[in-house]
Amino acid sequence: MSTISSSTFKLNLPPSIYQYSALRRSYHRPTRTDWKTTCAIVSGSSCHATQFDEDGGGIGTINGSMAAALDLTSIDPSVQDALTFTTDLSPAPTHGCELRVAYQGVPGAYSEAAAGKAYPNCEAIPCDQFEVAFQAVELWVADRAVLPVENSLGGSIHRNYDLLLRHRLHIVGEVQLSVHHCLLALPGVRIDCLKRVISHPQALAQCEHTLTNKLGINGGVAREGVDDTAGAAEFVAKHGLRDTAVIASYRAAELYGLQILAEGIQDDSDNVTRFVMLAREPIVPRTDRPFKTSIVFAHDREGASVLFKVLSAFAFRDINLTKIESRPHRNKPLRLVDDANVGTAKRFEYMFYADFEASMADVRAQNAVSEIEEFTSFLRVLGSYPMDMTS
Ligand SMILES: O=C(O)C(=O)C[C@]1(C(=O)O)C=C[C@@H](O)C=C1
Repeated sequence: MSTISSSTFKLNLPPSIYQYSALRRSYHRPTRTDWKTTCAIVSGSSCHATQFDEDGGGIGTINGSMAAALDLTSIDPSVQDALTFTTDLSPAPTHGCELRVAYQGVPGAYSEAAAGKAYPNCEAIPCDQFEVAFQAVELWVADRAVLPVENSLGGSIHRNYDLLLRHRLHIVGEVQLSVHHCLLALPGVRIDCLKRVISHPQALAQCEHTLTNKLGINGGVAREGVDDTAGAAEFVAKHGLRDTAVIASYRAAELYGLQILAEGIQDDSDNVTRFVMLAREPIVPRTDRPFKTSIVFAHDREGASVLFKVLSAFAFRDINLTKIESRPHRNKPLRLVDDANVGTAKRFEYMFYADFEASMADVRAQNAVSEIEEFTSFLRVLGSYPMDMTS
C-alpha cells in the first residue's frame, strides 16, 4: 500500500455526522484493476485526509497500516475508539441518489438549491469556501462540487474560473438557476431603522438599483459583503442584529426565522445564475442530446491573429461559441516585446476561457480543438457535458 496524497483542511460539515469521525471509502478505479482508498479523519472543523493505493478488496474498516499512516496516536485518546470504528462503508454511489454534493455556503444558499436542481436526491454538503468544496471532491469526502460561474446581471465570477484552472476536477454538468432575492430582517424590524445591508457581493450587486431607488435604502445605509447569502441570514438571526437586513432566499428566511421585508428585489426579474458541477472523472461525451464543452487556452504569439484563428476554427465548422472570457495569466503575468527603435514593451498575458455548443464526441469539436492546439501554447478541456435545457 502506498500513499498518494495527504493533506489537512478546514471543513464546515454538520457536526452531528462528522465530529470525530473517520471516513473510509474505497473505489475500484474504472481503468485499472486495483483500488484507491481515502481515509478522512474529521475532528471538529478540521479534516485530515489521505489517499492510498490499496491492493485487495475495497470495503472494510481502517486497517493497521492505514491507522499508522494517518497517525491516529496524535489524536485525543478519548476519541480514538470512535475513530477506528465509526467508518463509512458505503460503496461509491452510481446515479443521482445519495450523491454527496459539496457547495459553498450554509443551508438556504443558492448554491444548495443548484445542487438540488442538478441532483434531486443528493446529500448537499456545506463548505465555508469554494476551495474547500473542490478539496472535498478531490479527497473523496464528496462526489461532486457545485460552483457558480456567471450571473446574468453581475457577469462572470472570476475567482471560480481561476479555481477551475488550479484544480484538476472536470465539469460534468451545468444548471441555470433563477435567483429571486428577498430583503430579510428580524421580526418587527422596519426598513427605516436599518443601518446595514449584508449579503454575498454578487447578491448586493444584483439588487443595488432596487435597494436605492425603490426601497429608499440609500448611501446612509452601509452595504457589506460576506461569504454567502444564507450565512448572512444565519448571522443576523444568531446575533439578534436589529439594525441589519440581509439579501437572501425565501428558504433562508424560513430556516433562520427572519421576516421578509421585500420580495423579488433583484434588479432584473430574469436574474439567472449559471452553476457548473465538478467531478473527479469526466463523463463520457455523447451526441444524442445537446452538449456544451468548456476549454481554457493560452498563447504566446501576437493576440489578434491567434484569437481570430480560434474563432474561425469554430465558425468554419458551424459551432456556436456561447462564451469567451479572458483572465490575466497568473503564472506568466507579463510578456516583454521588442518594439522596433523604441525599446521594450510589457504586455499582459491572458488565459482565455471559452464555451461552445458541441460535444467532444462530435468530430467537428475534436477537429476544432486539435486545430486550436496547433497555434496555442496551452489548451485544456475543462469538460464536455449536457446543456441545461430546462426553462
Ligand atoms: O451566496 C449564495 O447563496 C450563493 O450561492 C453564491 C451566489 C454567487 O456566488 O453568485 C450564487 C448565486 C447568486 O448569484 C448569489 C450568490
